[in-house]
Amino acid sequence: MVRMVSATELKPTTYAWPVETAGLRVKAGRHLAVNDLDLRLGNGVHGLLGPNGAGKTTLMRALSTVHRPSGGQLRLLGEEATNGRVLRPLRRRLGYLPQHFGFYPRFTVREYVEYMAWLREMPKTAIPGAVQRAVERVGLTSRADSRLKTLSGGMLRRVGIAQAIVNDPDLLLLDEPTVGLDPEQRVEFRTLLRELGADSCVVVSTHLVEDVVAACSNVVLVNEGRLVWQGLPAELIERGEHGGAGDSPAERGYTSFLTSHRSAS
Ligand SMILES: Nc1ncnc2c1ncn2[C@@H]1O[C@H](COP(=O)(O)OP(=O)(O)OP(=O)(O)O)[C@@H](O)[C@H]1O
Repeated sequence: MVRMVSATELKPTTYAWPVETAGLRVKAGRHLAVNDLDLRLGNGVHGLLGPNGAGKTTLMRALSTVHRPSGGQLRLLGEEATNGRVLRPLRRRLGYLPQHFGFYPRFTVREYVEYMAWLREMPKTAIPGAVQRAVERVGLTSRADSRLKTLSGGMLRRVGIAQAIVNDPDLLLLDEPTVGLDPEQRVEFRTLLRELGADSCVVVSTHLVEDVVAACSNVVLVNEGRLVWQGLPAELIERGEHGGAGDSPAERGYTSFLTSHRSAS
């Protein structure tokens, strides 16, 4: 069988890593929430794990260019993201689902996703088709003309995912995307993640170690703003077979890496 090649795969890239940070520092208020972080992420789905307050949301905000780093290097899609002149074209190639996203409750699903496509400066003629596809991909076709104020929390989260993917971003950042999704939707979402990661760089911040194992090609574990460990889900599971607290090998691997990191620092 001949495999279909996407436009993204044919597009020449001049960078090795869609996300590259060196000594990155990002403040949240006065607190240095990301502290001297060195990270390289290629295409694929990266699960960003860490305890409460580890700096995941702050890092996602910096990667989305919403929050300016206070030091270090941040290269996104081959561009120096601290350079204000590249931000506008760079943002057209990003998709971002914030932990809490604001919306106008009287918008319908379609109107909201269209509005976000317009903000990302998508060509006008491409918007209706792209919106339809994004809404279909998150399983909301039958609610496309419902007002946002009438949707459940899980449905709203799916609207958030639809707006993040509407422009087929080269770098997609999803902060806690599975919060509120029912088990069936979570399984479907994992399939969508794997599809999206085939030809783009997807970073998913989550507390659900099982989601990471099921849908991610790479795990990034952070604590107190620093990188604790980066590797394959299979390596996390392997680590959990030798100790750590938790209900599954992956959870035990997670706690084992964190415990070792804390005792070493
Ligand atoms: N506006 C702020 N002012 C001061 N400190 C802040 C602010 N926002 C976040 N912090 C602190 O920065 C650290 C990192 O917060 P962040 O929200 O990035 O963590 P997180 O890993 O996303 O946590 P969670 O898993 O609970 O969402 C925490 O210690 C938090 O208390």
